[in-house]
Amino acid sequence: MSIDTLSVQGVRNLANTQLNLSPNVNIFYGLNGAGKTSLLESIHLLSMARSFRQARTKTVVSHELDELLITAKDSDLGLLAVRRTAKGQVQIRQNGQSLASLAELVQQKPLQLIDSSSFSLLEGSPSDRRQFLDWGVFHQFPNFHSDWQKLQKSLKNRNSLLRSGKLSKAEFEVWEREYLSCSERIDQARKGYLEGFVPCFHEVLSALIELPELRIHYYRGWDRSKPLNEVIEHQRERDQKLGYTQSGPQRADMRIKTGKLNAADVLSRGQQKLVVCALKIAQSVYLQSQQKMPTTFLLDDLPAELDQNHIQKLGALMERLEGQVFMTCVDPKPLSNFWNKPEQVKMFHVEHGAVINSAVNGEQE
Ligand SMILES: Nc1ncnc2c1ncn2[C@@H]1O[C@H](COP(=O)(O)OP(=O)(O)OP(=O)(O)O)[C@@H](O)[C@H]1O
Repeated sequence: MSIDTLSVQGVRNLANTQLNLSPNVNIFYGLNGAGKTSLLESIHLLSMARSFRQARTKTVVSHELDELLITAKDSDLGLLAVRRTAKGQVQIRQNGQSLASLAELVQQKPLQLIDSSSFSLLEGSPSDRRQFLDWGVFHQFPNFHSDWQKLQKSLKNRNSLLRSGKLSKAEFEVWEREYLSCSERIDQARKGYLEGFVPCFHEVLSALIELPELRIHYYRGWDRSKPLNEVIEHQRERDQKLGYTQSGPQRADMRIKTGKLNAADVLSRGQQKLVVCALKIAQSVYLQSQQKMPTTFLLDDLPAELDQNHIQKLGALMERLEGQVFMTCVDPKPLSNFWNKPEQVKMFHVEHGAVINSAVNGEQE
């Protein structure tokens, strides 16, 4: 599954652009502000119908236009199109048909992004790590998405009944029962996923860097030794005072530690980047092994914070991935010479919002 051709209109500073892509590795290089990240953003929009620069999603549409349109020919999925107006309306089409939900699109086209915000996997809040974990669980277990939606609904209702102070016992019990059964299923799915994922992660990590003490610890969101019904029963009075449910899968975490310390507190910036890359690559390798589903990879400014040796190791892993890879860099030299199959690597020179040159294996097209 790969994007053969990509057409971008109305995205930030990019001129109307049409690209013939490599099914393997694609590199966008050029000076700061040239439009490289905007190309990654376009591919992200195509797969997720939203930008990864979330705070600025509304500003993706070019200042001079009212809407953007990204279309692509995908080797498996056919013609994909995402239209987004400056006011935020989104239309997603596959082979001319509107898609019913975003989950449908995301399910078909798994995507991983590595950019400067990905460090939040190590140093950010548990919700960043839950989001990462649930990416894998979502793709592996078909019922996970609906369980997650049911959990959100039952939790919202439980919390609002707690806050209202007028607890109708019967109503409260209905939502609490639903909350408990969804929680159990979500925890089981996450545990099941991690059992397969963690060994895969250690394998990928060791291909990148030696960090023998690094471990992933799963916290399910409540006391490991007690069932959730006992825990929330015990906490009900305090939940009522606080107005929300203190324990459950919405509080889960996937802590990443070196010995007893948080990895973010001891590892260098470059080491952290390698751990983040290993986590994301391992998710794709694992998904490929379980579901035979390749992942599209977006890497913004790959060489930043890495030495040449580690850039090469990372490049070698990227090259072996089944999915299509898109990366950006300012200087293409560190990414020029080490590929095992250079004919599968395509370089695009971006300047002032336009791709001015593209080349395969050093030869101009
Ligand atoms: N809505 C918009 N309309 C027009 N231009 C925009 C819009 N939003 C941002 N820009 C401009 O688009 C340019 C492209 O930015 P982009 O982040 O893609 O660059 P980049 O090549 O990735 O740079 P860097 O190497 O600094 O990360 C910037 O100069 C920015 O000012």
